[in-house]
Amino acid sequence: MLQVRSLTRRFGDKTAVDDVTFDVPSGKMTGFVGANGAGKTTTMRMIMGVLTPSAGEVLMDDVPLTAKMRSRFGYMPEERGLYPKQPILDQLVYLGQLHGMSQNDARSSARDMLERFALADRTKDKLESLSLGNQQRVQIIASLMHRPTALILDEPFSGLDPVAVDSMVELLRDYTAQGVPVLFSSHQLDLVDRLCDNLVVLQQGRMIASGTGEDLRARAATRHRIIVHPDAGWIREETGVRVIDVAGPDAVVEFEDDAAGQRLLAAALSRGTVEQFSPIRPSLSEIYREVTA
Ligand SMILES: Nc1ncnc2c1ncn2[C@@H]1O[C@H](COP(=O)(O)OP(=O)(O)OP(=O)(O)O)[C@@H](O)[C@H]1O
Repeated sequence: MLQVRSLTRRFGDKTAVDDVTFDVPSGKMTGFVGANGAGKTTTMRMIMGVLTPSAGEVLMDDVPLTAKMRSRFGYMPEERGLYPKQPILDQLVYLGQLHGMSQNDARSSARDMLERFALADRTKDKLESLSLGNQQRVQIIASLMHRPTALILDEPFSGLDPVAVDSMVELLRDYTAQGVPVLFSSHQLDLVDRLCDNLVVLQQGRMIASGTGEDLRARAATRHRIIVHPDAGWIREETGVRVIDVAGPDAVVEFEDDAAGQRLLAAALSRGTVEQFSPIRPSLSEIYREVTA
């Protein structure tokens, strides 16, 4: 397990990351979300030792990270740092060797992953001759090919088409199945919701929520949908009920407490036919808006 402990980073007067603590459990995917400028990239740079923290530390299974441990991590930085004028396979082999692989291992791993990302016929091409999305695929391969012990990925899905997103998802699932801790940032909340066991939400440098999607859902106000015939307009007058929307027989509401919900149900049954009375599972985007409001 990767453990981020009280990480803080100041730039002059500005505190970009403020006393942030969370875990990235082994074998699980952790999604790192927050608005532009919330501090995700700065946190990831400190995890990777690219930036020195003003305070705090990062550990792996209770051992403070060393440069050697970090060299076995897979890191996809925000600034994609490959060589535009070098042939793709050559630079992947070179990068694999920098991570301690033999030339043969690096070549076979790079070929294998180029195949997975449908780039097997481009091995001799210069990186700059690829589309931006395909360059992103090569960047992914560069971060993953040395069979890393942890993955720290800054916006790995940005710029990928749906097929490449699927290949990336499959790869990340392979890594987590092998027990690797995976942390990735993304603004694509539906994707984060679908993939992640765990979520960390930053706002203006501070961690404002963490836990599983279900933990966050439990914190969010539960809405109910009620469909009552012939019409649901009377619900507006009920006490303890906040009406989000009413259209004909269909209403979306929040209750002050459970008793208000029971009262509304009884009233609905006495007034007509109740077709539906059920909690609504909020999307991660809705929860995100609520916790960051
Ligand atoms: N080298 C730096 N010098 C000064 N300020 C910095 C530096 N790096 C980051 N910051 C500031 O720290 C804050 C956090 O930035 P960071 O890039 O970590 O956010 P982010 O959550 O990754 O945003 P995005 O989603 O836009 O990538 C921002 O206000 C940014 O301007």
